[in-house]
Amino acid sequence: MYDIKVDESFFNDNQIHDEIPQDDFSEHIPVEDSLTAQQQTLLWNEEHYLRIAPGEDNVPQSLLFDEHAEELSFPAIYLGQFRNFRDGVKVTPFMMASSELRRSDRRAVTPLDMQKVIEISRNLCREDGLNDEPEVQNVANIASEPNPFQNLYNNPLSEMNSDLRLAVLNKLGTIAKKRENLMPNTEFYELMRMANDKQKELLLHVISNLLNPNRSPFQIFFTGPAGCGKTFVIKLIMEIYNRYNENDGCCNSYIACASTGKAAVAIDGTTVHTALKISLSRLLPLSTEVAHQYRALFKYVKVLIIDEISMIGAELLSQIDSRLKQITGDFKTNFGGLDVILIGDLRQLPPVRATPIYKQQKQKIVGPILWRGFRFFELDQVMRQANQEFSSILTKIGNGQQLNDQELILLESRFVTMQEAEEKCPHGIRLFNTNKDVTKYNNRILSTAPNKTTSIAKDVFVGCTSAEQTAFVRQKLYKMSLIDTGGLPYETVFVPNVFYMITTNIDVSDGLANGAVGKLVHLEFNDEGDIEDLVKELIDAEKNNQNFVSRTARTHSRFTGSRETLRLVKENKPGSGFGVLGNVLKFVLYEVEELLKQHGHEAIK
Ligand SMILES: Nc1ncnc2c1ncn2[C@@H]1O[C@H](COP(=O)(O)OP(=O)(O)OP(=O)(O)O)[C@@H](O)[C@H]1O
Repeated sequence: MYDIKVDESFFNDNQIHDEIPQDDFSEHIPVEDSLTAQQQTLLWNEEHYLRIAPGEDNVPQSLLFDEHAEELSFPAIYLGQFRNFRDGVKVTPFMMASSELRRSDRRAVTPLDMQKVIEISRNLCREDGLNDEPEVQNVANIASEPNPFQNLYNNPLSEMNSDLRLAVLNKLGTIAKKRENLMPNTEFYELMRMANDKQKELLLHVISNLLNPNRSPFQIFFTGPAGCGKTFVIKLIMEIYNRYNENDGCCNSYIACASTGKAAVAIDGTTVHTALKISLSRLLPLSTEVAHQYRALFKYVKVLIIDEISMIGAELLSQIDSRLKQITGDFKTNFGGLDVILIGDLRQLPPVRATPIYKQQKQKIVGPILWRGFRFFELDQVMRQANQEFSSILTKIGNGQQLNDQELILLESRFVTMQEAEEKCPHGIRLFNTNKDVTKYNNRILSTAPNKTTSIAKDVFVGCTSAEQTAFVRQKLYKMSLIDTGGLPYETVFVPNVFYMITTNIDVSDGLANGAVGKLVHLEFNDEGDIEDLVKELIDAEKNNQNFVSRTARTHSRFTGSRETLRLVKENKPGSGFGVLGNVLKFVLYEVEELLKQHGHEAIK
């Protein structure tokens, strides 16, 4: 049980740990020889003992009696100057030090707000289970009301049972993925055989855990350089969970998600925020209805798989933990008793404005307890055949290893001038260090375009009571940065046949995620000459799901394009609208409803 290995000697009487005879490790040197050797040193001979410590026998003065002990102990405060006090004045070291501190640093003049200090210290010292911000903790502790339909769910003979379950799950939209058919056995075994040693170790660990009748939830983090087969393993893990887990055949036994929309598309999942309804600012409790929907879904969901973990911060991990606790109702176990598998390469992009996942959160002195519960696996063999040499160079750079001459030559051969880039790769994506440079580049492309359409945001200001107020708000709005306006610029230029990148997640299940690139192929105008619709041809469209098909069908009814052509703008419904704004490399599409929530103003078009 404890993997204790025994051999024959264990059962014999022979003492295998007999004391080692002293002679075995002490050298046999005759006494006379050793004395001669010592006599030959410079420090000692038969007549004379050399004294090498002149201070020997001098007893050092006790700190208590040394009148300059304070100055000597803190040279930075006293700047090497001894202090004299008037006769009769009794000064303790503490009084001296605080007086010096006040003299050198004015902050020390104000008496400390001890209550505040104690409060901060207490917050810092709280245990992890208690140290979430109050609202996160509240969310974790909110147990849902009993589900009125529970009896119906539990009754397997009820005809309504599966319909009802489906209807409830439908409400969760893309989060509840209908279970795909399992792979044929031969294909599954073939893939398992293909896995290399490290991949196999990880996969077998997952399988053995699932098959263990006394299993307890486990958390895994696996990592490795680009091309080491992370996605390959994720796909197999998904299959394993569906295969070896009790399931009603309705939904998958896993929820797959990623930190970004683009990464989510790669594993056919959604973003973490969407999957667990975590808003960007803070964690709000789920409504009773939604909590029930999640519980219906999580009846068979056993694992949460999160890809591109490097971009997820410690705060978000704690929110995920709280949310899962709320959903499963198990508040005592990490992640509500679910398996959690994190995948990513921590040398890649760190989270934006957040603490990396392995560090302790701000305001917390207790370490990253959640993170410490993860078992670590490393896949180190690059399996990707294409560009193997180049990819090994990148891995070496990531590991901080030195490149050899040949690798340096290969790396340097990839450098091109701006001019060469224009010639060889006019539609390649350019990366710049700052937004300012992006805008500059985009403007240069736009200014040379012959047929461009400029679209100006039509802002409607509500709640202003006078013209001055409106003018003031308008001026303020135009000065706001793109971050403050939810990515909506004031002016956008549209040029057909130019490549645009979507910079927000419109529909991750459709591949319309932040980062998807496509060519603008068609613009439609209304009677007032404003852009009403636009059509984009996605470069990396490989989706073939329901949403994509219906969206494409809608597109084709009005515009004949290729199979990958998508109309990006939703129908303009009364009471809502659409926002279409962006620039050449950044293309933003917002629904006004969402904008109104964020900024209290309406920006149409
Ligand atoms: N054991 C294997 N046998 C054969 N091919 C494999 C194996 N593992 C991975 N591959 C192949 O290697 C390529 C790279 O794998 P994969 O995309 O899973 O790597 P990755 O770590 O996710 O890469 P990235 O970090 O760039 O996304 C894929 O074509 C995959 O099919």
